[in-house]
Amino acid sequence: MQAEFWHQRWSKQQIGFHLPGVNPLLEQYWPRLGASKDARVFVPLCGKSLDMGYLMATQASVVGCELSQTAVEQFFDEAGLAVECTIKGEHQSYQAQNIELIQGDIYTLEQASIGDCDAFYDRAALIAWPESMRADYARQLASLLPSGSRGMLITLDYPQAQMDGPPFSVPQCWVEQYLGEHFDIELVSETDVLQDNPKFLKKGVERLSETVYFLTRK
Ligand SMILES: C[S@@+](CC[C@H](N)C(=O)[O-])C[C@H]1O[C@@H](n2cnc3c(N)ncnc32)[C@H](O)[C@@H]1O
Repeated sequence: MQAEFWHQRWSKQQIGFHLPGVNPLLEQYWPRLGASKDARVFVPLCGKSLDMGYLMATQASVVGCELSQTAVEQFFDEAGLAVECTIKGEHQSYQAQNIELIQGDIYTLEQASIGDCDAFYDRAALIAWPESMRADYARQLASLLPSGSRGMLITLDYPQAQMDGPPFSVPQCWVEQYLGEHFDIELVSETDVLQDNPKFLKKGVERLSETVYFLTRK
């Protein structure tokens, strides 16, 4: 989606993707990923997700990238964290305790700006892109991560013709074809979540599954 779409979403607070608590899949599967306590975790398209609080508590440091200044400011306000703000090229860096959120476009982010990350967490980032933009995102994500880094990816899969995204459907064959170039892929879980998603039911979507993968950067 274009930047303006997301700026509008944040300015109108139309942020149905934002969960009121930590994603249960993160709590369930992250410990199995095997990230060491010292790990620095990259969270692309982080929004103001509370999952970052979980990662701050379990890992050494967290670095997120988010387009919307509103999202970044709300994250720190709502967490009650006093923040320091500095300029990093065309991005702004907001830092508090062991978290840094880099506000700006992920496509112009350089690896040096996020530092060496040992782990990453993608929830509602890959699936935020329509298919035409998704391979570019996969390439950019890969360019930001060192070989050997391990990540957890959560996707949705549903008949795309039955509903417009975002979130977009990302079937397992897409993950294997496009992410497989850059990452070793392990399918961790696949769950039928249609009955838990009234928005999809209302649109007449007949099938919806949520899939967790572990990725290892080649
Ligand atoms: C579907 S939301 C997911 C947010 C978060 N991962 C979560 O689980 O709540 C996608 C986020 O990506 C951000 N975004 C969109 N395009 C971006 C870009 N080019 N660079 C950085 N962030 C972007 C949006 O502002 C939005 O907050």
